[in-house]
Amino acid sequence: MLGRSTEEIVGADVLLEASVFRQTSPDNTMLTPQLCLMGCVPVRRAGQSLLGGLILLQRADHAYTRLPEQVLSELPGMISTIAEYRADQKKIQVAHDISRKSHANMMRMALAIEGSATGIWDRDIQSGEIHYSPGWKAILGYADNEVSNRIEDSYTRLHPEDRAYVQDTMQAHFEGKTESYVVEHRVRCKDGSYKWISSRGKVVSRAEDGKPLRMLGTTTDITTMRALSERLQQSVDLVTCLTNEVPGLAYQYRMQPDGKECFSYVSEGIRDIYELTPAQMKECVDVIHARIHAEDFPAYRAAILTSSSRLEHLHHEYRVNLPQQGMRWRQMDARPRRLPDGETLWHGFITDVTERKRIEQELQELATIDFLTQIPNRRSFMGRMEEELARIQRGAGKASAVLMCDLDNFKIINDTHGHAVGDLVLRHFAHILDDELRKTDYAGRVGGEEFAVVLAGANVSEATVFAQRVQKQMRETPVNANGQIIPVTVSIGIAVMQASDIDADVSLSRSDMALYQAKENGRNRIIVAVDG
Ligand SMILES: Nc1nc2c(ncn2[C@@H]2O[C@H](COP(=O)(O)OP(=O)(O)OP(=O)(O)O)[C@@H](O)[C@H]2O)c(=O)[nH]1
Repeated sequence: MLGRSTEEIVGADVLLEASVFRQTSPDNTMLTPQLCLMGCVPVRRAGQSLLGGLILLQRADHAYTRLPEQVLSELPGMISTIAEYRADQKKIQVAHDISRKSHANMMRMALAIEGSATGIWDRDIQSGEIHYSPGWKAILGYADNEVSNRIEDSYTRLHPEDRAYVQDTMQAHFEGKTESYVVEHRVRCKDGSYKWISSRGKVVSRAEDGKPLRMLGTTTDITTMRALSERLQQSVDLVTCLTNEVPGLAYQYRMQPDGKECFSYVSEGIRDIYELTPAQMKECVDVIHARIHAEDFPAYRAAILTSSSRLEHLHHEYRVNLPQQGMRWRQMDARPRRLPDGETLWHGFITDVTERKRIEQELQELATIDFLTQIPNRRSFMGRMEEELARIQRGAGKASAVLMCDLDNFKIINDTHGHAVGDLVLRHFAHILDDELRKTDYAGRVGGEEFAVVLAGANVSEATVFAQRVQKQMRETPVNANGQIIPVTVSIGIAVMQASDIDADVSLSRSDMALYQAKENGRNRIIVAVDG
C-alpha cells in the first residue's frame, strides 16, 4: 500500500466521514516524521452503511512488516461487530433510562389520577390480560389481590343491559372507527350492588397491520354524579309536567337593552294559546305579534315596555286572532327582573280568558242594557248624559239636544191587547229610535213607556226634525200584532243641555216638562222647552 494516496487506500467516502484523514496529505502516506500509514480500510455495519475506517499506523523508524491480506480483510468485520454491539448496549441503556423515567412518570400520574377517585387499567389486547390499579379495584370495593386480570372476567361484572353497548363501543375503537373509547355504564361491585362508571381509553399501540395491541384507560366512579343528574332531571321533568299540565302558557321572556326580545322558555300551552309550536315561538317574537289583534297591539306593546322600564308586574288583557279558534281573549301576567347586563327577564303565564270576558260582557249588558228593548237602561243612559254634560261644561264642542218621548195612552193598549202586545209596541218604538240615531247620538229607556234621546251637538230645530221623523215612522209603520194593526202615537218634549246645568237630571227634567206640556196639549205633539 505504500506509495498509494490516502484517498486511494481508504476510499473517498471514508475520507469524507473520518476527519482524521483530513489532517493528512492525500498524496503522502507519511503522517508525521515518526508515523506512517500502514493501511486503511472502511468499516461497515451489517446493513452496509459506513461506520468508519480502520487505520493501521506504524512508527516510521520501524521495520516495515506487511500484514497478511486475510487479517486486513477480517479486521473491519470484527471491529464492526464490536462497534455495533456497543452501540446496541448503549441503546438498551437509553431505553432502560427512558422506561424507568416513564414508569416513574406513570406512577406519579396514577397517584394523581387515583387521588381523584379514578382508577387506571392497562389491557394487552392480544393476550386478553388486563391490569387494574389499586384505585380501580377500590372503586368496586375489592382489595388489590381480589380481581382477576382476565378480560373475560371483567365482562361478567358489566350490567347485563350495558354489556352489548360496552363491547360494541370497544370493538369500534379497536377497528379504528373512533378516536377514543368513551362509555358510561353500570358495573357490579364486590358486594353485588352496581355503580355507574365513566370509562375512557385509547389504543396506544398497534401492529403494522393495524391490529390493536395495547390499550390504556381510566375509570371514574360517577354514581353520585348520575344520581344528582337524575334528581335534577326529575326536577326538570316535574317543572315541565306542571307547566305543561296547567291550563295556559308558562313562559320566560327576555328583552335586551337594545330592544331585542325572545321567549327563552315556553310550555306546551303555546299550542292552544297561540296555535304555535314551542320551536316556532323561540325562533322569533314576530310570529306572536302577527297573532295579536291589530287594535290591541299598541296597548300590548305599551304594557310590556312599561313593565320593563318601571319593573312593574305585567298584567294585560288582549285579543288574538287564531287560525283555528278565531278571535279569543288572552290574559298575560308576569313578574319582571333586571339582570346585571341590563336585560329584563319575565317569568309569567298567559291564560285563555275568553269565557270570562263573555260573561263579563253579558253582566255588563245586563247592568246597562234594558232587557226588553235592548237599548241602554236609565242608569246607563244617565251615565252617558253625565259624560256629555261634562264635555259641554269643558267647552269641548256644541251643546246637545235632549228629547223625552212618551207613548200616548199606553195603558189602553195594554188593557185592550194584553201586556205582551204592549211589550211588542215598546220594542217597536225602541227599534225606530235606534234606526234614527247617528253614531254620536244615544237613546235609553228611562221609564215604563218613557224613552230619552241625546242628539250630540244638535240644536232645537235639528232636534225637532228628528222628533218629527220618529213620529212619522210610528205613524207609517204601526205594530202588527197577529194581523191586527195597532196605531200608537208619541209625545215628545225637547230641551237643550246647558253648561250651567248642575247635572244630567236637570237637563232631562227640562225636556220632561216640555213633554208634560205636549201631553197637556192633547198628545202626539212636539214641544220645545221655553228656555231651550
Ligand atoms: N206591556 C208593558 N207595559 C208596561 C211596562 N212598563 C209599564 N207599563 C205600563 O204602561 C202604562 C203606563 O200608563 P200611564 O202612566 O197611565 O200612561 P198612559 O196610559 O200612556 O197615558 P199617557 O202617558 O198620559 O198618555 C201602565 O199601564 C204600565 O203598566 C212594560 O214593560 N210592558
